[in-house]
Amino acid sequence: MFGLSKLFSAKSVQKQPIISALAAYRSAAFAVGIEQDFIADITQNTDKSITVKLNLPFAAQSEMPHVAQFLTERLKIDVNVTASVHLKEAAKFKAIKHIVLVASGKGGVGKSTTAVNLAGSLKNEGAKVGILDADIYGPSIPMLLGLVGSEPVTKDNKQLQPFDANGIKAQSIGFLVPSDDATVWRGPMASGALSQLLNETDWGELDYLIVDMPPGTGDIQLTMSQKVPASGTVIVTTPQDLALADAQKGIAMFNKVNVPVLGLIENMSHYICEHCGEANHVFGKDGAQKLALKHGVPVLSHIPLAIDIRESSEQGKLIADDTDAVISKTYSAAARLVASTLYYQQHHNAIDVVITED
Ligand SMILES: Nc1ncnc2c1ncn2[C@@H]1O[C@H](COP(=O)(O)OP(=O)(O)OP(=O)(O)O)[C@@H](O)[C@H]1O
Repeated sequence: MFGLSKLFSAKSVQKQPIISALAAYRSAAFAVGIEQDFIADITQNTDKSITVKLNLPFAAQSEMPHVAQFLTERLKIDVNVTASVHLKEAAKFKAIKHIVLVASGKGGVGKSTTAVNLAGSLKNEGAKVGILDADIYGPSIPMLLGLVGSEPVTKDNKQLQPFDANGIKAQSIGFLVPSDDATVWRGPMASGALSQLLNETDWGELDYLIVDMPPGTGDIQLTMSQKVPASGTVIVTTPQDLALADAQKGIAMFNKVNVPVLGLIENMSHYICEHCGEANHVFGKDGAQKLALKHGVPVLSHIPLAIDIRESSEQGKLIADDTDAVISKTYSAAARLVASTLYYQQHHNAIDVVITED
């Protein structure tokens, strides 16, 4: 075997140690390492440092500085890692590769806030992203993305143009139907409106389309879930008993319609004290974890109760876009995990989602 210094002083870089080191890298999103398939190029620079170019099959660009640090420490040579995102799978609906439903068993748990920040984070992780607001009871995506007052535009009187909200393609059921009418809606009407919106919007090519579902587990949510060719669902809950009981109903509902539950997001999980930095579990502790264990699904993220989140929402800005905010890193980690779960679900069966009936 060559010594490392010899390897990297050679004219053509020896790739095997780098391939092996990438395979040994571990994180929540890269649970089985970085596969050789993901490597686009390895080059040696004139200063002897190495540049690794990756072609990621799921959105996880922001993790590359960690990968670079890992390689640098392991190989004892400066390594720089760049990545672009190219999902391998064929589009499942029009030119959309994955449709992900964001649901909650009950209202007010922060489902829309989570949905929109997940969309923003997936975009920041290098993916082409859209969001469809299907919450007929209280369509809040226009407000959260600063689109209130915008009028939908059609192309050739046929296709609705999605709005561009800072790089996210957005459409809302709220632009089409007054929410007051929703109280008298039934499942088929609501799912018909959702299908129409999905079909008649000119989404173009998307890696991920996030659908903000109406809260609850009734007839409307059930028929809507059946109508959408979703790759999976993320269930948002709070640590409270009542919200968890409702989240459980959500898991059972998606089980019934064969939509894989990618995981739970525990929102308003804890509050970080501004003075001492301690985490206070205002609504209880470990609730989502227990529910997740019972149903064999992962907890994708614990999102704190944070004033910044509410304030950004009210201003129609995404906290996920504020890369200096600590909370934006939490949303990013959740987004990478959603993206990698979708990938491994299809390509490795590494993540087994087991859903029980109760
Ligand atoms: N982690 C959080 N920290 C602080 N405030 C939050 C957090 N998540 C959501 N909120 C706030 O809670 C309120 C409800 O959030 P949101 O509208 O996202 O809930 P929802 O579950 O979608 O509600 P609905 O059931 O009405 O659709 C909003 O004012 C939002 O800014």
